[in-house]
Amino acid sequence: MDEELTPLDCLLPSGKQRIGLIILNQPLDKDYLNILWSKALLKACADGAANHLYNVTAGVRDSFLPDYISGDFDSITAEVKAFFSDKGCKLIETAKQDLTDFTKCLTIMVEEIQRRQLQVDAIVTLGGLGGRFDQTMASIETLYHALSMTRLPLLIIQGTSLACLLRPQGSHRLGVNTGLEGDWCSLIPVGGPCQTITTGLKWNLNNDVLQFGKLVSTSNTYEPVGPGEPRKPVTVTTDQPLLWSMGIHNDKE
Ligand SMILES: Cc1ncc(C[n+]2csc(CCOP(=O)(O)OP(=O)(O)O)c2C)c(N)n1
Ligand SMILES: O=c1ccn([C@@H]2O[C@H](COP(=O)(O)O)[C@@H](O)[C@H]2O)c(=O)[nH]1
Repeated sequence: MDEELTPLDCLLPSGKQRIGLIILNQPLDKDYLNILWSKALLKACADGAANHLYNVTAGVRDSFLPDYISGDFDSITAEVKAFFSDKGCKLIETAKQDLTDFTKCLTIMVEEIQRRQLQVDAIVTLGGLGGRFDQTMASIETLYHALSMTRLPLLIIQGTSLACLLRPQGSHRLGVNTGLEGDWCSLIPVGGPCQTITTGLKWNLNNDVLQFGKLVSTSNTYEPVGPGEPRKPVTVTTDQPLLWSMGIHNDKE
């Protein structure tokens, strides 16, 4: 099956996507938060993410109440826990220490979307690509869990980067013409070799095998177009899950 996705539609104030929003324990960009919150049909914080949400929404906290906060609760402060609990947010303790708070939070979100039959187009995660290196790698690993949990795309956004995992079946058509795209994009075969065909990139792959230690498509960019012409979509076909990441144009960084 072919998949169509404009990854940065979710950050466009005019974008049409409806989303599930997961906030992770990383510094929160207020502009991203405002836009994503307005599009979210379901909102969640993973553990210490609630501290960031509480801090950046001082003065307007009642407009930023997540549906639930989940995790092993080793990072959320007592004050923040009490605040959100008093406001009626669900606190779901997920104590198991074999999966990250992100993966557990995602599991709950997928179940809730199904239970409430919410018409969401994607699940977007704010945070997850900065801070601790092991947590960043764990975020990428969560993308692999997501493939078997849901057909919805899972997008991870932090600062000037977005990451998502492309499924092996069919061809992906990625819209890259929102005006928010930064200069770079990449295809990284994290889980193992990926036989890949692309169009729309400056350095395309023509049934080449991407593999660590052989060829990894970092520092790629989009096929140049003439002045005033729209950028063509990027198409990707891969025989194994393949990590797509792209730059986000962000004036503040
Ligand atoms: C083989 C193996 N290595 C490591 C762990 C430890 N472990 C993996 S996920 C996890 C929970 C992490 O929770 P999270 O809140 O996401 O991260 P934290 O900030 O607590 O490090 C733990 C303790 C394990 N269970 N099994
Ligand atoms: O440096 C970091 C720390 C955490 N995360 C993500 O946030 C959740 C929740 O973190 P807690 O430390 O349990 O509050 C964690 O599962 C990671 O996904 C991160 O990305 N970078």
